[in-house]
Amino acid sequence: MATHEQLESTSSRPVLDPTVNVQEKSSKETAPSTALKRNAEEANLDEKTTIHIGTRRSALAVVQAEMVLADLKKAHPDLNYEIHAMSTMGDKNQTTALHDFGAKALWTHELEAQLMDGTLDLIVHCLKDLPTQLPPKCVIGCIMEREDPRDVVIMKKGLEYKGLLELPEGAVVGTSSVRRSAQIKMRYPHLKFKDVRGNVGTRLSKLDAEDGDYSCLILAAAGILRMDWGDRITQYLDSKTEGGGLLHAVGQGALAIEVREGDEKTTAILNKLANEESTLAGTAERSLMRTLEGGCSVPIGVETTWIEKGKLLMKAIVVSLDGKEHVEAERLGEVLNAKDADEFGWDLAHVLVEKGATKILEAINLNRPIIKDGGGA
Ligand SMILES: NCc1[nH]cc(CCC(=O)O)c1CC(=O)O
Repeated sequence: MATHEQLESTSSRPVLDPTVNVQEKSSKETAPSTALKRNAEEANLDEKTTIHIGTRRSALAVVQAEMVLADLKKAHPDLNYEIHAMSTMGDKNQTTALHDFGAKALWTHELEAQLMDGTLDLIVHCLKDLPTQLPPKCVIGCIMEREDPRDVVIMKKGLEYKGLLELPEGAVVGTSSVRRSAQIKMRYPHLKFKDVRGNVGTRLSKLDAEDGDYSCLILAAAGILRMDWGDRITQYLDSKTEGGGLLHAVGQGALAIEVREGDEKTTAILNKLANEESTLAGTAERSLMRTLEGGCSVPIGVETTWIEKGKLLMKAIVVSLDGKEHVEAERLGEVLNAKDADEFGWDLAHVLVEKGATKILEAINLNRPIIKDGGGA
């Protein structure tokens, strides 16, 4: 559980030091009560209700929380909002390779503890970073409209190349995602891969460093676009781009908001932010991943396209870490509600299993003695 010193408020209106804020609230209580109850009591006060928005502290995470705040303000101008940006264990541990790191919950559990004790009302996440199984009493309150879900190439400043096809033998691609490296190895066995850690800004400075090792980075378009760095994108990597052929991570590009199970007040407030197509596609992708028991650091790629309203096309791939083996499948079908989406993902996962996905996934998990799942990448 985090200390209050780890909380930082970046609200757009003047806010008290959150430490003081929290203590003030507690001192108002007459009888000992849980923070959850305190929250419910506050909702009935005359003064404006404040919605406490939790986020990790990276620049991208804070930008995302600010986007959510702006949307909430539009939907409910009568409420107050505060952003609490918090360092998480995942942010602090920059040295352990992501796939050795273990449960993705590491990225979020301090925030979830604060959600549980009522300090926070909601947490803004990238859907991609959310484990398929959330901790008890935590649920996804809404999935928002998806930003571009594709992966992209960002070439080092000063290099004349734009895409992977042009890179010479031995050029170093910076990525910490085995999903990305394994899929690129399939097509480009002559390229080299090197881990690159830190938030998106740090990664870009490592790329551009004069004495740096990397020729390019592979990142999600969504993060780059939200940071307003879209002019750095030199190639989009989706199944349709020539020389691309990379399927993105489950949930990539969509923001998800985590709330307490049964918190009807916050869930209702989030209603207007939900996007149906993103929700159904995200649900189908997560169902596929859950069925295959893959984490974010297992090389499972997906691509979902709405062919027409209610008709979803989903491609999926499972690749061995060295890129030498893979199974691919796709499915086209009607997805009108969450149940359809769940079944759709489950069905496609089973097609992959029939084609041999289990063998690839087991080999990966056997080589990873610590924990199967991985951190965000
Ligand atoms: N933890 C890394 C992470 N989590 C989500 C995104 C991209 C933004 C998104 O998918 O919404 C990124 C950065 C990246 O992969 O380039």
